Amino acid sequence: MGRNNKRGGRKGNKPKDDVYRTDLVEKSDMVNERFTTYYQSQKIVPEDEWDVFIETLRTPLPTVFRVAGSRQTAQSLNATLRDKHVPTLSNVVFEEQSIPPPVQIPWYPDGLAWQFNVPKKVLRKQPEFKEFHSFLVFETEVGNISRQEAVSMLPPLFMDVEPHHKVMDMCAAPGSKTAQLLEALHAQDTLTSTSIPSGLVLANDSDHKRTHLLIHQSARLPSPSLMVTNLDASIYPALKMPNGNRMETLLFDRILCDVPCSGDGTMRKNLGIWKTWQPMDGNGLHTLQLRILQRAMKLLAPKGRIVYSTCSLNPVENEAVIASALRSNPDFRLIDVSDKLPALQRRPGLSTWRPTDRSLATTYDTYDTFMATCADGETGKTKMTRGHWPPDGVEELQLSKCLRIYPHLQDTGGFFVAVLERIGDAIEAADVSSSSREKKREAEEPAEVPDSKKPRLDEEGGSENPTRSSETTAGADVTETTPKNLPPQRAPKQKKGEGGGSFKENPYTFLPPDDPSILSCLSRLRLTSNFPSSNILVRIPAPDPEADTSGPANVRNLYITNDLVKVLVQHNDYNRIRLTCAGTKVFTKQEAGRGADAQFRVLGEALPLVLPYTDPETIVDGEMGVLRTLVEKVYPLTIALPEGRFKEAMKERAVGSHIARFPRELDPILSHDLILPIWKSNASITLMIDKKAKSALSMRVFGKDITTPAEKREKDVKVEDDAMVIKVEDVEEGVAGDNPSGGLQEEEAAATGDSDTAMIDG
Ligand SMILES: C[S@@+](CC[C@H](N)C(=O)[O-])C[C@H]1O[C@@H](n2cnc3c(N)ncnc32)[C@H](O)[C@@H]1O
Repeated sequence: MGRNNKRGGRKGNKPKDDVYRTDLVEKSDMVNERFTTYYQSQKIVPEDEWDVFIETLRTPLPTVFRVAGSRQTAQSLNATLRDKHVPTLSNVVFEEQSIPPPVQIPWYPDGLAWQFNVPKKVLRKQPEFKEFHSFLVFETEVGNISRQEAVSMLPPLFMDVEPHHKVMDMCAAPGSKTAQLLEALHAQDTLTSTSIPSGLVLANDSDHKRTHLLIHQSARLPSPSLMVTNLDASIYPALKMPNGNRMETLLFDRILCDVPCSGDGTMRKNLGIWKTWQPMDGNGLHTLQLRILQRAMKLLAPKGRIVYSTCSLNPVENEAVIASALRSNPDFRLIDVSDKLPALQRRPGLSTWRPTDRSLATTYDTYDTFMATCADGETGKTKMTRGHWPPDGVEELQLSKCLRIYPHLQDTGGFFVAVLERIGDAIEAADVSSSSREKKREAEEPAEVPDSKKPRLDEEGGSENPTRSSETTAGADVTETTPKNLPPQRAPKQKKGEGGGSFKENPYTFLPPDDPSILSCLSRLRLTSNFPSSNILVRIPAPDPEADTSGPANVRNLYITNDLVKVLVQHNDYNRIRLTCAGTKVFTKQEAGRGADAQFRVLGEALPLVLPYTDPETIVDGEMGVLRTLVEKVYPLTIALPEGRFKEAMKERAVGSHIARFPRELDPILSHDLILPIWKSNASITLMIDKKAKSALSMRVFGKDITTPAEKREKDVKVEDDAMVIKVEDVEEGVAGDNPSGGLQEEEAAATGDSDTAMIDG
């Protein structure tokens, strides 16, 4: 992969279901003498293990997925897997071969991670696996399942995130670990009494397009505690927070540094690395990795914890970075995590290693012996620093507390994790912002990423996770203008050369709690008075001073944040921190059809946030027959719904957004009621979830996909034209709608659609 900033993947377009791409590559191609020479000399595994190590690297990686999302949904889905799918897949024979069912990964908490090793043709042709595959695809589409390499799930598990923690994910895109961090932050939520966590997950990535992928990935667990920024992590600016009447620097309790790396631990799926691997891949990344970790150290609160990780096996990218960082920051030490995840097989970090250069002619004991071999003028080109080598007194650093994960131990990719904690001077850390040292540093630091400092991006736009695709992302035709009476947050002018380049996000403006848009949501959706109305923000263009803004406010999307995110947004220039997302979208404006005003509806995936503030009386109970009709038809006419209490109740309801509840008895595996957003128009009632979410719901409740196929949907629309007042696109609008730069282009746009995830616990 060379000096990639990303792991895995392929050029920009939507990843295919490529579990078994490796079938297409001959084993004989999986050789690289440089790799063998280098790693044998590093003694990363004992000599008698080398053969099994390299042989495992040459075999395809099993397919691994994690049951994601909120705790209740995850547990219910996990039960479906365990009690329904696994028994069905247990005695499968294909072409006279017995095919093993999926198994739980032994070390993953609560058995939520699974793996299986089944050739693609089995998934495509064998009926039981075919059905299982559809289940996985649909649940992945709606974000309840995340396909992620097993080892990539590790770093968040060592972070011990709690709901009040301020967490930073420094190199976060495409966001599989951010999703885990958000799940941990929300771990105490139950969907009937959501306590919005008071903490924060600040996810950052220097690649703007990839921050939008990240926002999309995170949408599976819509969080008012999320912020996303687009900066070079190695020069991440201090964020300001008021404390009484003075400003302080925000310090984080937990920081994840999942840094860009050479990625040679992913060779089992990124087969190109076999061809290109050479030691300079890692050598060239060491300095950036170290700078990112050192920046994290500066931003960490006393007693805080940093997890540093790579999917590289190279000590230069791993132990050498940790050693240099510890040497430069005596306030830090490695934590012994040997008692954590006891079923995880691991090897200790190395205390000796011998870097080499492009020639690979020899490895060098020390920096000085290496430098002695360089001709004058060559030294600058080597990119080698003293920090590439083990420092004097390396034993004191106890690098053996780092974790090395090798592919042959538990049939995974290769990975490295180090867990560090700050033990030092609390006062110095807490006061860092007011010290002249910090002020000086801030003055010296550019606020944004200068182009010259931007990390190298390789051609491939791949991700560890498959991107979810969604259908049309067009939004309802409602134009946004500046709301009345708002102090507009003006986009500060970008100074030339500050690297603002493509950063064209709309400002973030909090509405006053008595703004008409909010009052309309409260009254139409009958929300209780304790709804956090003062934490609602809008993303609207900065007003044009020439334009007449005296017209009525016309806001399309309302976002909700928690108190901490609100304070940070209000006290930090969004342009300086290149803020791409704050909080989560919760209401969106919907055209209401003939003669009626547009009004807000709650987004399906945001329902868990709104439910605790919803008067239970306003939720309409439905029967199985009703759910079937709503799932089957695109625009079912109200008069055509099965007779019963749902139909009677809905006749009385006003046109607009409502919430329906379908009882858990509908499916013996469901551990909770289904609560779903619906929209009543003049003549029809629509389930406000997108096609893929509907299909996933259908598979789960009815055992098959009974939704109207795309070709037939057109026809249905024509037949029911009169009744139709909302468009399919209204249900499936994209999250990039607030970004004047359009968010993502072409192929990425497909990955930004609101999933409107429908599976809500009641
Ligand atoms: C290994 S990937 C991160 C994977 C991610 N943590 C996940 O689990 O989905 C490394 C990421 O670092 C980003 N990156 C590279 N250089 C960076 C820098 N200087 N600052 C911040 N992010 C950087 C890349 O764009 C890439 O998305």
